[in-house]
Amino acid sequence: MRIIYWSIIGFIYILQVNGDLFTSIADLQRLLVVEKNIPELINSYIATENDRLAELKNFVVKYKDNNDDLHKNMNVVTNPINAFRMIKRLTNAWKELEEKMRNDHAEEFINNVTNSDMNVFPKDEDLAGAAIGILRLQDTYRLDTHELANGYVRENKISRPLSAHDCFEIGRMAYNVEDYYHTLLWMGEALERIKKEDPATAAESDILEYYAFALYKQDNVKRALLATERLNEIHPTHSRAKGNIKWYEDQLAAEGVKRSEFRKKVPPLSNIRPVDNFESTERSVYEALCRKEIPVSIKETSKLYCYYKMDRPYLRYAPFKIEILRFNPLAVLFKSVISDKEVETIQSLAKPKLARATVQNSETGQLETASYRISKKEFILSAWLKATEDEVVERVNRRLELMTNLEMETAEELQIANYGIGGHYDPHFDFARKEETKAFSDLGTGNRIATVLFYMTQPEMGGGTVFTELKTTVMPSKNDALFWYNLYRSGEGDMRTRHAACPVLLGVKWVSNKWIHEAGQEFRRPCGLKLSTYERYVGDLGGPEPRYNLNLSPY
Ligand SMILES: O=C(O)CCC(=O)C(=O)O
Ligand SMILES: [Fe+2]
Repeated sequence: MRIIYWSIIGFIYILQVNGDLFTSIADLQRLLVVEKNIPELINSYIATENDRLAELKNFVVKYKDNNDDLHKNMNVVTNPINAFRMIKRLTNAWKELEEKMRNDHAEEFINNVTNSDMNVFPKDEDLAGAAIGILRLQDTYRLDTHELANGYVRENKISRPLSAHDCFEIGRMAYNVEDYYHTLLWMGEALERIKKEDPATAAESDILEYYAFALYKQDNVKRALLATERLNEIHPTHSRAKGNIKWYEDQLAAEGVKRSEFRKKVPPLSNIRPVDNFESTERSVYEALCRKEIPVSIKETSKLYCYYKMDRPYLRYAPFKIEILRFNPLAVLFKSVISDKEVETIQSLAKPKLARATVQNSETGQLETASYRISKKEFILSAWLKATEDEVVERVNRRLELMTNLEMETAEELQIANYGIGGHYDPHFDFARKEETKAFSDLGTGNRIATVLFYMTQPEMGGGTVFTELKTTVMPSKNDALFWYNLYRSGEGDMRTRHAACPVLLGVKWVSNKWIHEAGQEFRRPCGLKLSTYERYVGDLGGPEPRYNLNLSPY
């Protein structure tokens, strides 16, 4: 049963090579329904096949009965009637048989499964993507391989334990992108797991081959030698084991190790994550912020406060609730600014348009080797929504004007993003730097003066928005929107706004972005020549701070 199941899935993968890659949780949820029906479909396939085989059996019995007399001696075919009977049998009857044998129902059955939801079936690249997503989560959130393989994420049981074969597959995906650090972790785990499995889900020799090479690549030559010897022991005819043993011995000899010590004084396992100068890099700050490990200054946070934004006539009746998250540069959270119903509408408008933001090479369509270590933005699907598409989009745009006091005429359309397994966006600026002269030239509306980021869901774990220079972490909270200015009053890009989206660890992350441009803001956010001019609150034009005064008028 299991073999049929997997071979069918394998078959389906082959049929789907030209489809678009997917990472969306929505697709996975739809796929769950398809997968649930697979056992039933296989059963009905088996029943039809059983009928066909029973017919074949019948055919054999009849065939034998009819022709028994012909097989008694060799001379029967000298008789013209018998010669005719035999020739007839080998033409007509054989044809019938051939047809019955060929007419299996596999094709029909497979079409039944795949056509039910053709474009959402995962492919090999998706499996690679899911495995690589796990590796990223593991790095960012410092998850222990063994705990993860047992189905635990930080004391929460999130799934059944993985099999040795599951671990082997994750290790193999790491190996394929030359990531020997993770290969070693996951192949090591696979080796541990087969000891406890009966029957084992993966062959020790298969695991050892990858394990030994990763050991070598991570500077554990003696261990690589021992692992390969173990491989040779359980698989004496292995085509590469003997050659590799010699090769590792030569390596050790070249390092000046005495032959008598090749297998002795084995140093502890070394497995260092290969990120150049990790501690001094932005990546280490990014990851620490994602883990919320960077302490916040109480002195600074004690100055923060919440207020009602009421500086427009309409807002006297329905003020916005604002939480100031940071001063200079200002960052605020608009609380409960988008309703569940609006979120639902926006999601359903975006779903059919969601396309992968990156990952796929636009020329080859292939998943790029090692892309997860070099790509900035991954496992994110995004779509743009025009105001004319739905009343809700139009309404949100109008609300944005009241929220920010900025001109929306020159803003970009609403961008919707859905983060898949391990979905993240590395540190970046939303505005175009001086050297990126062409970035928004088509729009003709200047640079991105400000960003509004609506949180449409609240992931259970991970998925924060982090500012790597300012060291602020904002955890997505459903129905709220984060707002900040990207440019100084002078129009100069504010490098302090560098930010990133942390990988989603558990749950679903949907956001909407609104990028507001410079054109049309001349009176709404007038120029200031000094870098020291900064907003104390949203739409600050010099009026009293809403900490002690009602935020009634901009003047
Ligand atoms: O999703 C987030 O938290 C941030 C997204 C972001 O920075 C962007 O899309 O430019
Ligand atoms: Fe951004």
